[in-house]
Amino acid sequence: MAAQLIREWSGIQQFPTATQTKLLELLGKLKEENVSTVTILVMGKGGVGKSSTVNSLLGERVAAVSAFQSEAMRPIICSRARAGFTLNIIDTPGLVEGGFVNEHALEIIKRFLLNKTIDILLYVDRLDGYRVDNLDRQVIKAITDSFGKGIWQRGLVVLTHAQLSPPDGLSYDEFFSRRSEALLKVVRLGGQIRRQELEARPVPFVLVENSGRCNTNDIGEKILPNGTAWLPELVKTITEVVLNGSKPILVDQKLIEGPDPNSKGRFLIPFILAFQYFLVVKPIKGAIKGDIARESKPLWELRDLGLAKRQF
Ligand SMILES: Nc1nc2c(ncn2[C@@H]2O[C@H](COP(=O)(O)OP(=O)(O)OP(=O)(O)O)[C@@H](O)[C@H]2O)c(=O)[nH]1
Repeated sequence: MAAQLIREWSGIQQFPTATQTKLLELLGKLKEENVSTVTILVMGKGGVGKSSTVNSLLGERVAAVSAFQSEAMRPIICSRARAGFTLNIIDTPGLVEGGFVNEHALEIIKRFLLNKTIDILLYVDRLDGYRVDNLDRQVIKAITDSFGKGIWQRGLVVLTHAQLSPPDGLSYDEFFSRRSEALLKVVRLGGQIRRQELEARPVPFVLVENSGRCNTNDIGEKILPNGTAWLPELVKTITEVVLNGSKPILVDQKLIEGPDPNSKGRFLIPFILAFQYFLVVKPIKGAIKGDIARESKPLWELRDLGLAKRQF
């Protein structure tokens, strides 16, 4: 694998001082826990704001953003270092093509990730989506099938376009709550996660507004309609997921190739053979022996043996 070019994270200086201070505090917290590298995988359907979120997080334009369907099929990795800490972000192509999960794109992503360790999955969607459907579930299932359901213990859902004005007189918080509930249900079903598992370790949701027209507070931080400065909130949630005690996902050859169908159930073979011998072969052998013992010999055989003289 080619050596990864790691540049100084200078984009952080674009953020207001208050945001920089909070981010550096969070990175310090990770270092205290002996975490000096975090690798974030960004996935989702096309056009939901994946690349924009990567750029917002890094404070520089590293991924191409387009209002129209992106032609790029390859993932990109961007690495930045700051105060002894390295942040790797992997932006990926949209996972839906022509109304179906794009298996080809998924294959390319998996091969790109070979031998990399995923600390965080950012599953990106839009806050201003009004419905979730089977396609959402298929996308979540495809991610789960590729990386195992453990990926959701390392997952967080990012909802872009968060500066929305909710329709139908709903409050902002009510709208967010309904949208996140609907998406969480899809994550549970598509990720084959049991309700109790999800309760024990919930998949967090974070709201993001990537637009240059995002409102700011008095100290220049970009804020949501509910007043939250979303960038420190996003990094704080990432930190919490990294430290939640679950295992990061190592993408190795075995994970990429999936389970070998020939080795499925191989450990059962000795048991099946023993079962066949004791419950089928042995009883049949015994029955045959018994039959032979009980069988009366034909006269010609007795005569040949000299035992049948008297009978003739
Ligand atoms: N208003 C607003 N627009 C956004 C936001 N995030 C992304 N966009 C816009 O949505 C469009 C798609 O954004 P991208 O970041 O290219 O989306 P993507 O998911 O990377 O798209 P693909 O690479 O095609 O999969 C662009 O026009 C962005 O400017 C957001 O939070 N608010």
